[in-house]
Amino acid sequence: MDHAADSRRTDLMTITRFVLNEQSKYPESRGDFTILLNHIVLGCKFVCSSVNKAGLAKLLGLAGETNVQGEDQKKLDVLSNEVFVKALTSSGKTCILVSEEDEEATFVKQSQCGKYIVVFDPLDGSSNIDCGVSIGTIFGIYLAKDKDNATLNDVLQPGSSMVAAGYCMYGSSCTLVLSTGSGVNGFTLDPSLGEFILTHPNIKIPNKGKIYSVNEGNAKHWDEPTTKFVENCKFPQDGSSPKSLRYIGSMVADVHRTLLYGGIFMYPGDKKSPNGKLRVLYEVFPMSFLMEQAGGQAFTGKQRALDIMPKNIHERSPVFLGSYEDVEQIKALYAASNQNKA
Ligand SMILES: O=P(O)(O)OC[C@H]1O[C@](O)(COP(=O)(O)O)[C@@H](O)[C@@H]1O
Ligand SMILES: [Mg+2]
Ligand SMILES: [Mg+2]
Repeated sequence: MDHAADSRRTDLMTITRFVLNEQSKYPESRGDFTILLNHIVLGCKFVCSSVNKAGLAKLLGLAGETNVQGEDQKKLDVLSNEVFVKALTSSGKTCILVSEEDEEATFVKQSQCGKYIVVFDPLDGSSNIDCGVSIGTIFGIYLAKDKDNATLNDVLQPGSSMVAAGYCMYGSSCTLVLSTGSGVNGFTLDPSLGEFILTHPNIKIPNKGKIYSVNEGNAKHWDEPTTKFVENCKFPQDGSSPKSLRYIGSMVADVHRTLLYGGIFMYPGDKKSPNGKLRVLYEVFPMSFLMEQAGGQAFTGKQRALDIMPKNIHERSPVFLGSYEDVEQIKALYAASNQNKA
């Protein structure tokens, strides 16, 4: 055993220690958020282990049901949902849960009820499960005004009201990215310790990037600003180098790359689906929260993404998010197109 390397490891910043340090900045805090986060981390570890052995444990393929969006549920979608619902209710710190996989919000029974509301996509990128490509879990956290009388109105709030957001990516390593509203930090699961270790402190997205990420198979339905933007990525008007295209088809993985390397990820609205595909509460909001916290932007084509006032829990919205300068460009194209229409 390399004892020198081992002793260096004793100073590793685990996610629990990190959150406890954050908590100590708020003397009135009673550790509820730390407990909630520990349960989310437990859920992520469980799903990570299931994803790793999915082919061996017969967890690939369809579960035989469709979810509220009319999509076929994969076995891992169902399992991950069960894991997170159990982990979150048993934390004793949640009052309402909203999951992509459940038509209705879950109201936690009084005896287990706490002050946090968690919105989540238990398994994002389902179409990539069976071929072993990176997938993930996305979550956002709100605080209820009065936990004993929390209603859907506490959930149907703009993303800017979230107190924390994050995702866990089950990829070549298992990476958890978290923001509690003061920057963004990334933690990698060390399988030998079973702990998430701070590996990406204070993530800042580059101001401008060299990558654009979009499902170009939808191009024939796009509106003019999206079409012009992508055209300019390939044939830049200012003589700069064209951008590279990267599209995995798992929002978690596409956003993670965008956060670290810069550039833009988009799922626009189009003539076929004016609201795009991604869900406001548990896809658009958490990722937009992280982007802004990292110094980037998130825009819907009409407004700042975090300012959307959702009317129902499974609502969808177009989204363009990433490096500040890249999102500025798409905003300018929408502004010009609106001016031409006026
Ligand atoms: O296949 P498309 O239309 O490009 O959509 C890809 C998008 O759909 C999603 O897979 C939807 O998420 P779910 O798998 O949670 O339904 C996103 O992760 C991804 O960005
Ligand atoms: Mg998803
Ligand atoms: Mg999903």
